[in-house]
Amino acid sequence: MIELSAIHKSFGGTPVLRGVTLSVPKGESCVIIGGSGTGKSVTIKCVLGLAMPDSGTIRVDGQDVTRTDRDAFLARFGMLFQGAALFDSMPVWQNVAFRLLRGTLKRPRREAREIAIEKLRRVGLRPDVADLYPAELSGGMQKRVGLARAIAAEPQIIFFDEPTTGLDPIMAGVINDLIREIVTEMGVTAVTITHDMSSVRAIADSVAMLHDGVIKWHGPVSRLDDSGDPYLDQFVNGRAEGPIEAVR
Ligand SMILES: Nc1ncnc2c1ncn2[C@@H]1O[C@H](COP(=O)(O)OP(=O)(O)OP(=O)(O)O)[C@@H](O)[C@H]1O
Repeated sequence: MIELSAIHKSFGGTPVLRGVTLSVPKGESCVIIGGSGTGKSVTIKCVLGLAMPDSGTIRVDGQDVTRTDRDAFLARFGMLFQGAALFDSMPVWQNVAFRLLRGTLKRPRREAREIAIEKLRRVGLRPDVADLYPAELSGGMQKRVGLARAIAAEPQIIFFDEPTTGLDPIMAGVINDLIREIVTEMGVTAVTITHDMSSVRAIADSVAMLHDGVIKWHGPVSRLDDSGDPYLDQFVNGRAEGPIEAVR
């Protein structure tokens, strides 16, 4: 369970988050949508402790994130970054096993490699991909590797940051389906940031829309098309006209 309560965060006097309150129950997949620069990434960074809120509280399974042991806390998270963010100098298997080769989750090298190969298989990649370098892979394969890395350490919570950016619509669909399957199968709590409405429909149990520094709407994905909320409606339908001002 992730609980954000009245989170405020400003940068250089400019408020970005003005009281974000959001709960994601254990095992639920919540997708955060909202315009560019509305603070979706900042919200996630606050949960991960990469940014400190000015006020408000964030609890994960009842524990205040600012007061827990960081290493033990982060060991419970998996993260798929925008653009996969693989280390070019490392072969694929070491990218996947990154957290299993160092720190609190360290395993013997052979075991870490076996886990990496098993996770690669889970995301549809053959074992011979393990010894290739990221530059030798297509964008879709790199995303799969990023996904394998996110699940390698069996996390309880996974963050997906723009998981389909840069992929063609078919590959985006494949990655969305894979994310949904893995989230369900592992029973993890998932939080995804995306602009891609097809991702929202494929991945979400619940949808939260961030606008003007607050969660304007939060509800089940089944209500997306009849929410009755003019902000959500404009966003979902990609309309230039509506309560959200489009900067031209
Ligand atoms: N470290 C920082 N220092 C100063 N300003 C920041 C910092 N991090 C974020 N911001 C500002 O906070 C605002 C929200 O940024 P954020 O990256 O969270 O937006 P976003 O909703 O994730 O956008 P996008 O969808 O384009 O990725 C932006 O105006 C950004 O410039």
